[in-house]
Amino acid sequence: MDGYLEVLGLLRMPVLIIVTSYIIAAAVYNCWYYYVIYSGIDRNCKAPLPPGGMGWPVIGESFKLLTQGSKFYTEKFQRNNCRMFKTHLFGRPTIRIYGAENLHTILHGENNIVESQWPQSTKNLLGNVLTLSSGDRHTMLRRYVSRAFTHEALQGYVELSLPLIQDGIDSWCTEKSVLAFDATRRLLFDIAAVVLCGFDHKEIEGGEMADTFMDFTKGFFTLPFDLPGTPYRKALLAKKILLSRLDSVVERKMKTSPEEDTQDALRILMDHVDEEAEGGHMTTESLKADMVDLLNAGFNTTSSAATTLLYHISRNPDLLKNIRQELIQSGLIDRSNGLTFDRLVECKYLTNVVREGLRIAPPVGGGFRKVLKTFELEGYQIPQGWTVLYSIRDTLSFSDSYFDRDQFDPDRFSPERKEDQIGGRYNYPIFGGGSRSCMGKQFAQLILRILLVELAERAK
Ligand code: HEM
Repeated sequence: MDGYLEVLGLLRMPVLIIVTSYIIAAAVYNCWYYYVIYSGIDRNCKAPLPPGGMGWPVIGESFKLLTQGSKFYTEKFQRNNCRMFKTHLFGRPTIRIYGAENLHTILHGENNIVESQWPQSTKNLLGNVLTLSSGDRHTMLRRYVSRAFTHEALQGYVELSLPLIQDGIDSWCTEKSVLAFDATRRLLFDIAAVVLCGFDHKEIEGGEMADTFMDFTKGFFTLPFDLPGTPYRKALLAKKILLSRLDSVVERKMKTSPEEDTQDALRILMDHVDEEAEGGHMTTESLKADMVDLLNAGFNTTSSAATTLLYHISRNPDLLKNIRQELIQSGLIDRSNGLTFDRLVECKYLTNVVREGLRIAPPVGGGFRKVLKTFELEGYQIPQGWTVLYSIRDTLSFSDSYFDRDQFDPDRFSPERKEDQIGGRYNYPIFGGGSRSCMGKQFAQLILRILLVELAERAK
């Protein structure tokens, strides 16, 4: 009997430890939860916060997101059965939102209810560039950079990018097999470097510049501690190299008259660096930083879209056959009538293939905003100071207007179906919207169209 009681006593010890730990953990969790919620909630607003748990103290649900990826978001939306949920990510209380009308509110609320938000590491690496600027400077930079994306500029970019795309695809054709992801990345980097930043093809040969650029972008979402061996330190070094290479390009261009130079984005913008006209904000130094910004905004996104298109073309040869048919009908198949921006835009089927590629795997999943003042959305409170994460990916994947949405079907954009237009403009929010809408959307689609035309030409 004594032995039995002793065993019971021994057993009680771990149970006691477990129960006490559980009570302490629950108390810490509740303190943290109520601290985050009640220090953040706006008491002047009667609406409740959106549904959703906040995860563990301090780390919130960041670890879950990192291990589960996009499944984390999908499951949270489904569990809460609502077009928004609250969570705690990377040290910040966050509300993730989808749905065409909700995106309209966020995207058109810039500088009023929200402003764009970036991690400190990205700010340090990119500097005070267009994407990261706000207010008057942002408006000024958009006006300035838009000169690189006029109709005339885009027409010039057809001539600059065409030989690169032709050479790129020709070299793929000589290989036994090609890894689409690597091949498109390399090709799209070369196009962005030549057409946007004015590099000579020889200056980027060998892929060294592309590797440097990749090191640069790997530092964007890291802790900004300049310590040996960290991606952030590598990114800082890569930035130095990129800027010094751009220095050489600018120097070369300064010695060349505008008429004799290639009409790339850097040349176009250099011709407009008029310090007086831009209120003294625009200098060659800031122009170089903005070129790196454009390279960053344009390269990864477009190469991701190109890889998606290659994947679907390889699975469905009819896509290229149909594009070829359209090119024959419009007299573009041997480029005897010249490939121009306007003629490419007129090819509706081609355009719809590009649009469908962007829909099925949107290259930009969404954007971060900081809430400037509390507002209500669908009856829920979005409190000042919190982060809003607007989701392009979920808006597309939960939208009811896309029939058989996992199928690659360019005809969903045909005049008879117009699925993208059902439910409003932000039912197809691929390029964002409002005052922060994508500046390179025409350019990106132009490059993707040319890529498809060149592939269709060879698919005899
Ligand atoms: C398929 C390719 C592309 C996609 C899907 C895409 C998508 C987007 C999206 C969704 C935004 C808004 C982000 C936000 O709201 O925070 C954006 C902004 C931007 N994009 Fe793109 N983009 C693409 C290609 C390009 C290219 C090729 C360039 C330039 C050459 C470019 C330049 C920019 C710039 C400068 C901004 C920031 C605008 C601002 O903050 O005012 N993008 N892009």
